[in-house]
Amino acid sequence: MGGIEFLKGHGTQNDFVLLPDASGRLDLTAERVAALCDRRRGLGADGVLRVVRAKAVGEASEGEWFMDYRNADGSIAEMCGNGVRVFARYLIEAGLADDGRFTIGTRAGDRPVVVHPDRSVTVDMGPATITGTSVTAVAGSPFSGVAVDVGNPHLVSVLDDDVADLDLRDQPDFDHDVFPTGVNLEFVNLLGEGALRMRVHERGVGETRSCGTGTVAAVAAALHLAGTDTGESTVDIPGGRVVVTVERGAATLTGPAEIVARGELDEAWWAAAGA
Ligand SMILES: N[C@@H](CCC[C@H](N)C(=O)O)C(=O)O
Repeated sequence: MGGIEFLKGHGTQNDFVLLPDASGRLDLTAERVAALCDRRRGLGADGVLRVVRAKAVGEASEGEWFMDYRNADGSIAEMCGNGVRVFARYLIEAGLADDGRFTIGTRAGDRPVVVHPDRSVTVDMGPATITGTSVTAVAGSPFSGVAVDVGNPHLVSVLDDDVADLDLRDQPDFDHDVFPTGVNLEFVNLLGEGALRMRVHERGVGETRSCGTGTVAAVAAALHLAGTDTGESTVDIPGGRVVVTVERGAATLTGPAEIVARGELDEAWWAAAGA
């Protein structure tokens, strides 16, 4: 095999290695994903976005391209809101999308996107569904939360104390009976009407500087706690700001998406990383 092309990109500092693989030939093992995402022995990233034709991997999508998303630990997840924006930015820059409106297939279903002239991207995120309540504990301190399904699982806890003071270096506890496949944990401060601050501990990654599906979950949970299911909010995360709209059965996410670099993986490194 010749050199393997890669790109590096981020959306509000949630960063990804992109692997263009139109015909689905790459042997993308969990070991290779973890090696790529390692910030010392690899390129470093929160996740990998394999850019593959939907037909090549047998995915039913109205769009031509499928986002094969993997977490930094090599696990597979259904959706990544920041990843979809970066994926869309790549398709435009690579000349693989005709105009600024197209659909990207994901494991959580099709996600229509609009790429704006100011380089931000809006994603139709599908429904954000409140599924119940549960608890988490950070360094022994318990917090109750609202469980939200955005294609992937989330638990959103609204705190009175500043989320900046949380120690999210270790995996917070959660109820494995409620979340048998793990959960993304969001911690939120309400800043006033239509404005949230959030930190997140992502399933399969650890603390990240942003999580797009998490921001949608956070806004849906905050609206639910306020007794409504419709509204718009900014969400400030450590990596920047996004805007989320939620209404019954539909949500959108708007934020920046950047491609930072492109290059070729060393073949010997790739071979060894898969061993
Ligand atoms: N960072 C992503 C979410 C990635 C998947 C998540 N870690 C999971 O396992 O569900 C986002 O921007 O939504």
